[in-house]
Amino acid sequence: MAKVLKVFDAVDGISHALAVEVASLSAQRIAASGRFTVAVSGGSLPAILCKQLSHDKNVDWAKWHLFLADERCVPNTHADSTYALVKKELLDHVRIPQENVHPINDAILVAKDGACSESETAAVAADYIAQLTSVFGSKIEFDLILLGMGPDGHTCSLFPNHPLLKVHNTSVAFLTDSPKPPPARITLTYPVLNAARNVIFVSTGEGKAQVLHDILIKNKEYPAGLVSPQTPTCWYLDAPAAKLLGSKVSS
Ligand SMILES: O=C(O)[C@H](O)[C@@H](O)[C@H](O)[C@H](O)COP(=O)(O)O
Repeated sequence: MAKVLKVFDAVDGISHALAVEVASLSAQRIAASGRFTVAVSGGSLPAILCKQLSHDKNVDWAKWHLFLADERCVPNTHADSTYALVKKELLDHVRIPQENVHPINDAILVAKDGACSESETAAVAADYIAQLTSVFGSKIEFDLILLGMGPDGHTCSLFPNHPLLKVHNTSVAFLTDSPKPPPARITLTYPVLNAARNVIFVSTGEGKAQVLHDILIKNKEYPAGLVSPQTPTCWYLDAPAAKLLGSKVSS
């Protein structure tokens, strides 16, 4: 599947263009289906995504259904929690009904410091599958999944050479050996990522330049490059991340 590249001078340019694109997709899908289903991952993405978008009063936030593309198995108020990050950057500023927002069920966690056992992590994943099913039924098809990528080419919590790359029989998988801390996490799997209507990656900084070159120019196999949704994957990059791609900067 083709990939669309959008390169910006600076991260603020990404925030602006991304807000326009997400608002437009939201309006289209709400007109077509009455709702907008979105999954976001953590890292630098929530701040870049929400800087402009969280001020958009024309978005019909009440129709949004928000999930996490992956999550660290820590309490939802923990400093490492992706939900806490998304709350700070988006949920504290816009009115998405609470029942439409889907953090992990952190009541399952016995350890509150990220030292989560395999059985607790598995139970968090099973609960998240139930949350997805309650919104989608048996066919999980997100309108939009927003992803970041690590310098090793991982996306969500799908890491290079990890057995989860081959998991196709469940929508949400768990791991307790994440190379990026904390070790216990849940993640959407490829069947869900690839069933999405739209996937947008946001990748910034020079540290991502080499892996972006390997994925986008050399077609080398990395977890992020294996995402292949219904429409071409769109990559929002800043100039340092795109420096080995020879791409033009968007205006
Ligand atoms: O738990 C996490 O950290 C993620 O969800 C992860 O997949 C992240 O999106 C990438 O590592 C990119 O992170 P950066 O954008 O911060 O480099």
